[in-house]
Amino acid sequence: MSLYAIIVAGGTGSRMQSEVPKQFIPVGRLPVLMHTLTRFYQAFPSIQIILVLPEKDISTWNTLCKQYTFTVPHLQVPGGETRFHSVKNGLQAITATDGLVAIHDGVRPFVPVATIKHSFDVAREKGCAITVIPLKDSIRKVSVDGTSQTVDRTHFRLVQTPQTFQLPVIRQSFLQAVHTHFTDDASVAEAAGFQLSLIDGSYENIKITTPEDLLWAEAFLKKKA
Ligand SMILES: Nc1ccn([C@@H]2O[C@H](COP(=O)(O)OP(=O)(O)OP(=O)(O)O)[C@@H](O)[C@H]2O)c(=O)n1
Ligand SMILES: C[C@](O)(CO)[C@H](O)COP(=O)(O)O
Repeated sequence: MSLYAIIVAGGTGSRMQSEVPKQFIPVGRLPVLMHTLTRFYQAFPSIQIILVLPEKDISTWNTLCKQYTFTVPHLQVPGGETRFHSVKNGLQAITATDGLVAIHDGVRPFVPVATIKHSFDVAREKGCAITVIPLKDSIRKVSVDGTSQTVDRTHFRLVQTPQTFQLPVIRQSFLQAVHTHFTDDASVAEAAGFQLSLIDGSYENIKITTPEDLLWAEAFLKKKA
């Protein structure tokens, strides 16, 4: 069965407030996105990687690939207005009717290789695999009137990527019109009526979102070196 990875990196990184798009910022020796693609290549050297980039940044990415002699094979696709549209563009680049596809945020560079492999195993068997982790902090539900209530955190999970699917499942899901509550691919598949299966993620698999995440990323790589 063919394996695909759609790595979405088509965002603008507004919360990072950086001149350089956050997916191109170097951490350790390499730009964020090169760490991410390398993890998928390490998991499956034959995987077909589809990299979704902002159209205006494609030439910058190609320059970086030359500069860093980055040779992980991948197909480049222009991104869309929202993450949903970027994933949809990535899916349209896959012509096969069957196979498994992992959808992953380009800005989660430390996804463990074991998580990637496990997500494909579970998706092959169950239709999909959604990576989640338990909460470490307490949580409260806040109301518009300013009051709040404690909530039992054991009933909740934080959602990560990869989110891996059998191709027909995710293709059918993305036939829907976009909705504001589609913050990930699991919510799209769920709205299409598919049952979700969850797998254990990792606290290492952070999403680089705000400036302090880069400090954490540097420290993480130093510790691992
Ligand atoms: N139109 C978009 C928006 C987001 N993404 C990707 O989806 C992932 C998760 O999104 P997020 O961390 O929110 O990235 P940005 O949208 O770039 O950041 P921000 O919300 O701070 O603007 C990122 O890898 C981002 O590049 C995308 O491919 N296309
Ligand atoms: C897909 C995701 O990373 C799962 O946690 C998340 O939903 C992306 O949300 P964002 O608002 O685009 O950062």
